[in-house]
Amino acid sequence: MTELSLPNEFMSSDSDPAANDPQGSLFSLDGPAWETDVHEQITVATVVFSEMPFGPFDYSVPSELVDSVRPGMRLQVPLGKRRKPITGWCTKVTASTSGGMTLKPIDSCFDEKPLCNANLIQLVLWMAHYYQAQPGQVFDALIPAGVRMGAGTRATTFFTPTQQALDDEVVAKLPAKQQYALQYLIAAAEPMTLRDLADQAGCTEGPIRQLLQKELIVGEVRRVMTPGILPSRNNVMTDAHRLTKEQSAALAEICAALDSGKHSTLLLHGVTGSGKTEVYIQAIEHLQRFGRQAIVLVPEISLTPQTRQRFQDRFESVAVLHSHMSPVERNHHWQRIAEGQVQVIVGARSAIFAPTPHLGLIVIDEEHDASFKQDTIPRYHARDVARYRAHLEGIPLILGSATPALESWNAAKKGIYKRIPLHRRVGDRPMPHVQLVDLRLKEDRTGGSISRPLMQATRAALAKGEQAILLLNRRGFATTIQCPSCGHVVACPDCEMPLTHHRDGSKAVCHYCDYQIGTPPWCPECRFDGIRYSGLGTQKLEMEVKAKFPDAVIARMDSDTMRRPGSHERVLSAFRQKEIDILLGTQMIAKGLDFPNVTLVGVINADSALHFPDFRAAERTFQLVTQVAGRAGRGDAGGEVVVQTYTPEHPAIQAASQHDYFQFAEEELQQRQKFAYPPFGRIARIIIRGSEETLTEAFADNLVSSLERARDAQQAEIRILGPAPPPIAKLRGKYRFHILLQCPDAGSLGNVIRAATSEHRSGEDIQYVVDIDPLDML
Ligand SMILES: Nc1ncnc2c1ncn2[C@@H]1O[C@H](COP(=O)(O)OP(=O)(O)OP(=O)(O)O)[C@@H](O)[C@H]1O
Ligand SMILES: [Zn+2]
Repeated sequence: MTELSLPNEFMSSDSDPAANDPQGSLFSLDGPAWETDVHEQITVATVVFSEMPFGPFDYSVPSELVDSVRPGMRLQVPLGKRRKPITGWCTKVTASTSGGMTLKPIDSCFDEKPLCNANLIQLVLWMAHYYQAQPGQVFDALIPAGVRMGAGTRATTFFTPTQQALDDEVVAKLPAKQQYALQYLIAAAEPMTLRDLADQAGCTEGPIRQLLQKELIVGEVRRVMTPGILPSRNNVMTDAHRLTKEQSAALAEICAALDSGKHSTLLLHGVTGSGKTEVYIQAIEHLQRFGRQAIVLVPEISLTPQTRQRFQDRFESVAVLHSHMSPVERNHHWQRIAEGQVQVIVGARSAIFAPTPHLGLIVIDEEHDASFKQDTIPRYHARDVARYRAHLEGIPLILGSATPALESWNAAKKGIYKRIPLHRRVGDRPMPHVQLVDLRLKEDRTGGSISRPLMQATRAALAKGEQAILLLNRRGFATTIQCPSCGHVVACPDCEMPLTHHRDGSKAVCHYCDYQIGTPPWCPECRFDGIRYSGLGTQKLEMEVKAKFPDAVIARMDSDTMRRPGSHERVLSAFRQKEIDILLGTQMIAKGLDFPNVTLVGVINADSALHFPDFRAAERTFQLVTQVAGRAGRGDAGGEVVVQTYTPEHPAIQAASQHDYFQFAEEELQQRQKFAYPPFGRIARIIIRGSEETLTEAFADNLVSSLERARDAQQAEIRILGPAPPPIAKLRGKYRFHILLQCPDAGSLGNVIRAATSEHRSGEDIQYVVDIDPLDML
């Protein structure tokens, strides 16, 4: 990857979140400055908020709170003229001189303990800077709502003896029951609830209330967990596999990295079915001898019930974090993790923020997966966040994939990551044979979307009692203009991006640079009359498959049929039990599944992702075809893959059909270099949306002018494209425009955007968002 801007460079003065803020307005004006001693020592807490105004603002810490206020906890502070108390996150506590000004004092601590340790606070500040979000917003993303609300906890008062209670004379004068209760509490040497103290001292609550009235004891309110939701421990364990030679060598390298006590990034590049999960598991077993925890990130967890089961089968205490968890469950898991009671945390991208006290390893499985990028503020990529966290903690990060992202591949080539290969499948099983079916050839057509060769292969598999997976990758809409006769896709001469139909249907537009032509009536390549939108849905496919294979049991998996929690698990477990013959669906069936009885995989249209207006289209296609093909032949019965395509000669499809990652990566890197796309430079995208088309576009134009000014002022080497309408030009009634920025280095890109956006505010009519390292170009 082009290097992540690492620690110190982001804390330079221009970017210190605290440095350039209008602190003046925060100092209270009452109390004339000349009355305070300029050299008075005070404790200052810096606080940020998750809503406007975001801060950071400084507050003084009153002496009675000096011992309790710590960075990473929430504080109640006065804000604004009316001094309405509001809750903010404390980012640092410093000793300072008042400098003659009077800071407003904080009201109270909202939390008893910090919710973030020093490393996580540092991570928040880095994310806020790098992804151009507010630190308060990042804190809110880091600490789950269930934890912030204390979901599933109860406010309970705990009592402790006061100073007076230590005076023997006073105690001697108390009535017997009060005396006994008080002595009991002193002897207990820990705070007790009213109920517990009464029970254990064998009295009613009356005498204790008397003690409280006489100020011999004091109460303090704390939140405690309501019992009963803790998951049971796992007792049925399965044994380790005996590692293959390659797996052993990989494990040895990882263990060396773990033992080094230093940060490093390891790219575990293993073909599909090479047993990467077993390597992660044994690496974590090694780590546990030192009492440390591991975080394992997997793509959307509900899609990978198998992976999570493998961890649960091997470790006693695994926390599985997924999106269908209630706030109460989430909070319970979080608290257990924070107390160090969890060995392994398995979860989707936000699990990277798990508050492990002794983190020893981070693993990202299927590291190329796009779900690791968050598409709301803060728009972070879990891989980059993981790298920064691993760097802060001084621990290894393992990225695992059969099809690494080109960013990771390039970083390995440059020696920034250490590549560990697994060339062979477990048990020396061969990679499945891939047959390419050219959809342009008439003789293979059947009048539907399943070609003759795919039909024959499916029949043969079903006849042997084997199972099939059919992949139809289609996103929500079809806008690419493709010739059904020759497969030609109409593209932009300047960007080489496929043109897409404009919303009124008469124009074809480049969504990178706004190049426009009238929609061509015939194919510019072969003159075929009747060029059309591509488009075919999983629902339509299901009907066709049912008609062609009336005796087969068919299940469909796509975002429409998988709305309810648990639906993935149900379908996948039925598939495992062989109750389903054909599983068809979108890319969600391509991920990490391990079904030995699947001998056939069919890809209905490998081109659908290829002609997306996105420079990563070829990479996505290669990954998708390779990954779904990798589901075939994982058992002893072998495997066959049929890939239908209009462009069998395309390098991405050629390479995928030969399981040749290297060929693909090398050719694609040359393409990327030619246009300075990542990993040879950084990109950022600014999306502007508004209800008035012309006003929104004007706003976007102004933003571009500011960007150009900032670029020139900073003499940065940045290419600014747009504004242009993105493929989704209108969303929820709002018009959308986007600006793309390309730059060789992340630092100047960030600085120029920061400078330019400081001149523009999102308002009620028009909003904009900055997306650093975007994966989504829609
Ligand atoms: N050393 C081993 N001996 C026997 N079986 C093994 C061994 N290691 C792993 N396996 C089994 O091989 C299968 C494939 O492993 P796994 O799913 O981890 O592969 P993978 O590399 O993650 O593949 P993919 O990238 O396709 O998800 C699993 O069923 C696993 O239990
Ligand atoms: Zn263009």
